[in-house]
Amino acid sequence: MLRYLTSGESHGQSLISIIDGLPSNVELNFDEINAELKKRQCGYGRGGRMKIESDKVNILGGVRGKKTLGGPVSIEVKNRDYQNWTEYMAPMDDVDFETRKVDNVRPGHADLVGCLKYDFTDARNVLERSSARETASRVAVGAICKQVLKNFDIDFVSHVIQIGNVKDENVYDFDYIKNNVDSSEVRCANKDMEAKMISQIDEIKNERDTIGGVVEVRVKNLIPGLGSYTQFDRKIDGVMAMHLMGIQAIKGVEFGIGFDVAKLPGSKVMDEIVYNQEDGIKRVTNRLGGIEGGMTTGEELVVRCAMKPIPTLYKPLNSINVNTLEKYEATVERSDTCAVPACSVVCENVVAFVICQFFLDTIGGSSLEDIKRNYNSYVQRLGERGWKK
Ligand SMILES: Cc1cc2nc3c(=O)[nH]c(=O)nc-3n(C[C@H](O)[C@H](O)[C@H](O)COP(=O)(O)O)c2cc1C
Ligand SMILES: C=C(O[C@@H]1CC(C(=O)O)=C[C@@H](OP(=O)(O)O)[C@H]1O)C(=O)O
Repeated sequence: MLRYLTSGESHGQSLISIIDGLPSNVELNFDEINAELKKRQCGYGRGGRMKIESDKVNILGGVRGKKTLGGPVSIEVKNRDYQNWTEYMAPMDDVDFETRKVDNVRPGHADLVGCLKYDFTDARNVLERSSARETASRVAVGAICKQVLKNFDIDFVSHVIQIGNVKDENVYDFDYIKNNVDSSEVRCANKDMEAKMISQIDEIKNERDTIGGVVEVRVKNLIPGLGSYTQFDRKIDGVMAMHLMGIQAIKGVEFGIGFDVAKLPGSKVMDEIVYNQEDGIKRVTNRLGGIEGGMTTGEELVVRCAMKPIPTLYKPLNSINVNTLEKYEATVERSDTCAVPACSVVCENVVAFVICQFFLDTIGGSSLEDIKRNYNSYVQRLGERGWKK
């Protein structure tokens, strides 16, 4: 089964990920992978750190001549900021633990509970790993998965549909989002809404506060049957929600019309099924977001994630010093005001990993050629049952 782990601290030397279970002979386009990393770094509302970093992958193992070898692929993304932190972060030398010690713990971040759980007096030991810097690794992993899936025309897009109270209610088709989102500073497909979202971020920044939002990820050219109804942990929506909820600051995940299913009658929730010879089996609507019974239906997969506001506020909230327990008003070195646009790129690539995991599991094969053969035979069999690609 395709799996990965990440390692590394926000201000350490590098972020490392190991992805295991990729097929052999997949040609990797590193420009495309690095372009994903760059997208994650952009977006209106980001803080000073992104001016320092220029994320790129450095492959340490599992690839030869740009092609995967079928073994674990190890990926490094360097932290440029490490050079400013060597005396505090060096793993194999003495470090200065006392200066720049963090004991003013921020509400909403992992600082306080991390210190209690791991018995630290310095919340830096917590925040270095809890930081969303780690999402660069997850984007690198997802971008490699996309390279596998593009051999089967499976394509991904993400966009921001809400910042605070500013909500983009327009309905777009996949290609429209794809053509417009990358030129938007907030990764919103609509220019009027983009302007409103930017004003919302400016307003909140002036108030020294932070803001969250909602992102949507769409996947097209899927086949029916990724995931399974046969066991709870084989349901693709369940597994995907787990991976998405594992992204820093994600507090909600919904598929299709999401929580609205609770207030509508069944006739306005289920997607009616039709068949004609030209298009094969189709759904009239896609309210359930392309998933039934824990399996992809073959329609577009639609998943949305709610991101909470950034916990580090320039207008600090009441908190305590974790060591003296005295009241403390947290000070801020630097932080993002809004990272929802960046988060849309993270969610998109996390979704790509999960789709790739289920795709490889369903189709099977160790080399790309074998997988292509198995894929064609699966699609042919579905064709005999009335489903058309
Ligand atoms: C792309 C991205 C950037 C983030 N930037 C910051 C930041 O600059 N400052 C901050 O305090 N939290 C930031 N966060 C959120 C925290 O990492 C997150 O709230 C924290 O790890 C606690 O986890 P939880 O919110 O899931 O409970 C960011 C999250 C993401 C996804
Ligand atoms: C470094 C990234 O995001 C960081 C996520 C983050 C946090 O607490 O989650 C805090 C900030 O880090 P720093 O304290 O170094 O400014 C963000 O910049 C990144 O996205 O690459």
